[in-house]
Amino acid sequence: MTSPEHAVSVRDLRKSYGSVDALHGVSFDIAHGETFALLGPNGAGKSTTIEILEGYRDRSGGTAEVLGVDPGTGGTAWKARLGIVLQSTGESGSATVREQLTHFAGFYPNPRNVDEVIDAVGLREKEKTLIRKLSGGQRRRVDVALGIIGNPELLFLDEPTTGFDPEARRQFWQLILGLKEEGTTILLTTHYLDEAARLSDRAGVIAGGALVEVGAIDEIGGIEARTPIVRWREDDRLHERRTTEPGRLVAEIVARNDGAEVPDLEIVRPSLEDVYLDLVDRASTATTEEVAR
Ligand SMILES: Nc1ncnc2c1ncn2[C@@H]1O[C@H](COP(=O)(O)OP(=O)(O)OP(=O)(O)O)[C@@H](O)[C@H]1O
Repeated sequence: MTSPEHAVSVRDLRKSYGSVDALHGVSFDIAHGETFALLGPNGAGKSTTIEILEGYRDRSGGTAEVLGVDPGTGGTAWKARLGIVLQSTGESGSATVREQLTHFAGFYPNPRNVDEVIDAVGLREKEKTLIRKLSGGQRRRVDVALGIIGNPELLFLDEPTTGFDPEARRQFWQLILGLKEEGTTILLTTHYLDEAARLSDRAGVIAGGALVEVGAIDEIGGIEARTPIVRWREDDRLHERRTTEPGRLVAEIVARNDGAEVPDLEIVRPSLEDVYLDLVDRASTATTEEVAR
C-alpha cells in the first residue's frame, strides 16, 4: 500500500469552512524518512492541512495521499501506521502516565516499549502520577508519548513543544532526532523557527491558505535572503551592507581606519526566522495589493 515515492503527496488541496477559504490550492510532497516543517502565521491553514492528512477533516477539493492511502477513506490498519500529536491536548484523564501509555500501546500491532517511551519523554519520575495532576508542559509530554507509542511510520506533530521549558524542548529535539535516525517520516508544525531549523530537512511556508515557499531548510527564501549583513559605525553614522564576503569588507573598513577597532561592528547571518518573517511579510503585502486593485 505504501506509495513508492512519497510518504505524503498533496495536490491542489482546498478547504472551505462556509464562506472562509482556509486552503486554496496547496501542493507538496514529503519523502519517506524526511522531516518536513509546515510554517506559517496564526490562521494560515497549517492545522487544517495536517488534520485533513490525518483523516480528521474532509477536504473541499484536490487530492491527498498518505502512506499510499486517501486519508478520507483510511481505515484502522492505515491509522495504526500514523502517530498523531494534536495541537490541543485531550489527555486530562484519571489514569496515571504509565496506565494510559500501556492502555494505548494495546491498540497497536507493533507498539514501542512503554518504559522506553516514558524515559524518552522524560516522565520517569511522574509515571505513577495521574495525568490530570501534571503541569501543562508535562501533559504535553504525555501527548508526545501517546503519539509515538504505536511506533508510527509517519508522525504528525502539531506545535508539539508549546508550553515546554527550554530544557524539555532540547530533550524533545533529541527524541525527534532519534526517531528520524530510525527512519520515521515526520510532519511538523511549529512557531519556533529554531526548532524547525534544528529538526527539519525541508519546510513549506503557508500564508493565507496558500503555500508561498517550499524548499530545503537551509535554502528556503533563496541565496539572496541568506547573504550576511555587515553593520558598523564610521564617520558618526551607522552603515549596513549585504555581502557574500564579509571578511573582506571588514578588512577594508579596518584598513581605511588605520587598524583601529571599528565601533558597533557586527556580522549577522540571517536566521530561518529572519527569512521566514520576510517571506510572510512579502506574502501579506502581495495580498493587500491584490485586495486594493
Ligand atoms: N472549524 C472551523 N470552522 C470555521 N473556520 C475554521 C475552522 N477551523 C479553522 N478555521 C479557519 O480556517 C483558517 C485556518 O485555520 P488553521 O487552524 O488551519 O490555521 P493554523 O495555521 O493552524 O493557525 P495556528 O498557528 O493559529 O494554529 C483560519 O482562518 C480559521 O479561522
